[in-house]
Amino acid sequence: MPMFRSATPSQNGSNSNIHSAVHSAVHSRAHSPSDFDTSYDDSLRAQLKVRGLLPPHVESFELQKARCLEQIAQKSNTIDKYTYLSNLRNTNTNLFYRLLMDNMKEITPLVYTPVVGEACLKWSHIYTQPEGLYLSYADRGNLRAVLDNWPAEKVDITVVTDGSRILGLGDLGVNGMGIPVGKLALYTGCAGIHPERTLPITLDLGTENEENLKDPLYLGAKMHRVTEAESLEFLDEMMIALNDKWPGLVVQFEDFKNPFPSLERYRNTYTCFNDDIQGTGAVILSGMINALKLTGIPFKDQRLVFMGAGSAAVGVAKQIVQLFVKNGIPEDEARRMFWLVDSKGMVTDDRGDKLQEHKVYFSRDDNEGKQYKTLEEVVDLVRPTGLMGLCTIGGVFTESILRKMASFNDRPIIFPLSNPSSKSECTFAQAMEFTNNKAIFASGSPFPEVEADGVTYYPGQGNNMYVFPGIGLGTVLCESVHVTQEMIYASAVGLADSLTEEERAKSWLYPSLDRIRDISVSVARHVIRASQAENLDKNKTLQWLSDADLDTYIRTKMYNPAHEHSPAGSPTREIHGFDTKPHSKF
Ligand SMILES: NC(=O)C1=CN([C@@H]2O[C@H](COP(=O)(O)OP(=O)(O)OC[C@H]3O[C@@H](n4cnc5c(N)ncnc54)[C@H](OP(=O)(O)O)[C@@H]3O)[C@@H](O)[C@H]2O)C=CC1
Ligand SMILES: CC(=O)C(=O)O
Ligand SMILES: [Mg+2]
Repeated sequence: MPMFRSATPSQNGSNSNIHSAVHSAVHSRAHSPSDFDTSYDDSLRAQLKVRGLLPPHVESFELQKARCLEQIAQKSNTIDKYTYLSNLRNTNTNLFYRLLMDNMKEITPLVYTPVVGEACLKWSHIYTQPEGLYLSYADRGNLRAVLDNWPAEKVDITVVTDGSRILGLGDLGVNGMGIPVGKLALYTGCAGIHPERTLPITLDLGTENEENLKDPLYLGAKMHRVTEAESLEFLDEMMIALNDKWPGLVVQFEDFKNPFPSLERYRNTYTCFNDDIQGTGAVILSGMINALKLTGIPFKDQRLVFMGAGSAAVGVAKQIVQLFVKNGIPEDEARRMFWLVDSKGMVTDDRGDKLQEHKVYFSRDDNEGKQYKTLEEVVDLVRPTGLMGLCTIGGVFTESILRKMASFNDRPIIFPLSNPSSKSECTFAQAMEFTNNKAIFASGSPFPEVEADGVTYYPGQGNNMYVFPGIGLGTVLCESVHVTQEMIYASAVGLADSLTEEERAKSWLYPSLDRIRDISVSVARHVIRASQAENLDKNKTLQWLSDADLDTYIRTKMYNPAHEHSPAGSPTREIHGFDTKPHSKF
């Protein structure tokens, strides 16, 4: 994200006059925090007038990263690690991304799930500096002017939340800002969207979280949520304002309690998608393509039980229906291979409540008047081949249920996908222990490997972070007018295609996170091709490139902090092929 000049705290915490004089000189109008990178060579230091302000040793990237890793290791709790990394991102953006990209497995859990969940819970208490844009209900009618306060001139992608369903943690109001910030850090780290071209947005439309409402430090408006109609009216204004200021930018909707209305309203008008419905659908579809093969059971004989029938569950189930249909199963048959369970039990036509619209498609009519209240009852009834958890109830895949899954199947599919880790329906260790290590497993948040009988088992991470960065990158590069269902489906194929032979031989469902930049190239290429097939791409030049050349093109457009030897705002920098001017407002 762009840097706000005055926001950098003193590194040593000293209040003495001399130190604050130096601090103000360092952070005066003449410098931006990103000028102070110990890897800058003598000539750059001279050019930036930072000789003497930086310690003398010109460091390699390796040494810089080693220091960061040492400092992170010394911090005893995860929130301190999170705060350290936030400060690093805001003060030395290039170094932060070098660290993230070279240590994906270690750093991602600290800036994304699970630690971002803890950070959101504490957001108003750990807050030190602006990291995104807060659009308040009080500013309705004036949102376009508020956007002008954002210091970057060009934005390619924004992630927007209203904080109403942050991971599985419920309504956190503006404390949800950690999510857009974390998702966009992954856009940069995983897909090379330039950090200055990303915009985290949190809407303050009130909150139903009583703890927040009572907390004097809570940073949002102390009011209950506005109505659904008022919220949509606000979103209408936001979409117009965003597209007026940055025409055609990609809008990713994230962690809305009820995301279906906005998706339906905007998907054919703007360039946007909903990550929880569509991104999750794509990433789990991709893992399922690989998992279903491992079961050895034909598609038509699969029986999938979902614990949870919300946006993510329905998004995932619908994507898998699309897979079955593409493989010759009639849609009506495919839909009936799913059993959804929500807080009231198995979703059926005759349950007695008015089903929310998104559940109707999967509602069962073959329950012969009997209602099944618990997951275990549904598991007994269905004898599923796969169990998916998207219900935010930690531990709901009990020992008994997991043992039953192992008794029904040689290789049961067990996907506890709720985030963060505390909400995961089971752990990897539990899934392996109670299925005699037979589970085909993926979880939303990362779990450690399991050692059993001299064998090391690796968990898959079924998290939309594998696809949304590539979806956004592909959409930006081909300048797609919309993000269609076919583009989302293509992203799943791009991800499934990106496993190496070695990874397949080890029965992995997802490729190694260490290769996420390559994976994002594959996802982006598939997304671009799908956009071209629907004639939605405004950048027609990419149509003439072979797949190999398109991959090369995509790579050249990705921000690579290892190649950035100039500070943010340098007039010589080129971002995604457009010349950028220095950012005078920073
Ligand atoms: N791995 C990944 O990449 C992703 C994971 N997720 C995770 O999925 C979870 C759900 O997200 P989302 O679908 O958007 O949230 P929603 O609020 O839309 O859905 C939650 C669902 O869980 C059900 N539920 C809640 N409590 C219970 C209960 N006690 N018993 C049975 N069902 C229950 C709800 O039932 P009811 O409908 O009756 O209220 C609802 O259907 C979150 O933890 C989120 O972090 C989300 C997106 C991506
Ligand atoms: C991963 C994600 O988007 C979620 O848990 O909501
Ligand atoms: Mg989400």
